[in-house]
Amino acid sequence: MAERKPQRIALLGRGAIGQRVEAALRERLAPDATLAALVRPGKTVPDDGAALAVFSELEALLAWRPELAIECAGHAVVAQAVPALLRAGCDVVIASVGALGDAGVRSAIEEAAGAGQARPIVVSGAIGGLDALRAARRAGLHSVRYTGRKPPLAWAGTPAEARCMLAEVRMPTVVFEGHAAEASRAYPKNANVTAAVALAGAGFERTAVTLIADPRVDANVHELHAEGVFGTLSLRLANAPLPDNPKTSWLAALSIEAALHAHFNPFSIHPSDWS
Ligand SMILES: NC(=O)C1=CN([C@@H]2O[C@H](COP(=O)(O)OP(=O)(O)OC[C@H]3O[C@@H](n4cnc5c(N)ncnc54)[C@H](OP(=O)(O)O)[C@@H]3O)[C@@H](O)[C@H]2O)C=CC1
Ligand SMILES: O=C([O-])CC(=O)C(=O)O
Repeated sequence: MAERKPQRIALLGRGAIGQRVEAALRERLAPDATLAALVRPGKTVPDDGAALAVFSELEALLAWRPELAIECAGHAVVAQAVPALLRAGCDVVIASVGALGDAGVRSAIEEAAGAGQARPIVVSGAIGGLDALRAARRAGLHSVRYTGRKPPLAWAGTPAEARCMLAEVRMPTVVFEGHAAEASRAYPKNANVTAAVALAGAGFERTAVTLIADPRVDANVHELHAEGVFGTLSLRLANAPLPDNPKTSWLAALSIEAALHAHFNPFSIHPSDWS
């Protein structure tokens, strides 16, 4: 089966994840594509010698006619830019999955995807096991519980700061207890995985979430436990953080790469995938 490589690819956000994905596109995934980035108005992008069309207005990006966009900017960009891109026929990879905790955003994306005949591609991000959860839910899930642990300073700039002095945390400290709808809203840069679990499994209100500032871990630890008619599932990931952003797991960037590879090569099995 032939590869389906788009020629114009836009990055929505060029932070820790965006820069990794950009490098992967240039080096491996789509070296012949022309790339663009949507940045905040007024933001200057250093000229690092790489050919990159830079837009600060969505309308200008739409006029560039991207065929594929990769969102790695945050919840506001999912709400504001993704529906317009889909409506224009552009497939969009979504990393900030927590934005889909808002039913209004979900239905705007669904409606725009139908109107533009384009695909929203929701990545698994920093979590795994979603294929099993998706299958298991068909026979009924009794409970789904997610527990996330990160080193205390990875919770900086979040409501966790109101629960404890992060720099002085010496014992594992619960900073959030609730369900995935609340978690993904309150922790938009740390709890996108709860939305991915909710979408694959029991839904936002029936996915129990505990978030912990844990000085005993030096990784972003994600634990998932589900029980249902199918049996039980237990999964634990200890993810290395991205050097440029300790809140974000390396695996989140890699999951975008994997989603892009699958998008470009829907049915092929490359020997290079086996190693
Ligand atoms: N699904 C998952 O498992 C995970 C998902 N994520 C999601 O991915 C997002 C990106 O993560 P990461 O790269 O580590 O974060 P960074 O903070 O390193 O990068 C985010 C980038 O997006 C840019 N940005 C923010 N708002 C806008 C906007 N309105 N228009 C254009 N650009 C914008 C920022 O620009 P500026 O620097 O100017 O603010 C920054 O360059 C996170 O916010 C989170 O929502 C992250 C980790 C895991
Ligand atoms: O990258 C991670 O470990 C998880 C994360 O930040 C998120 O889900 O938003």
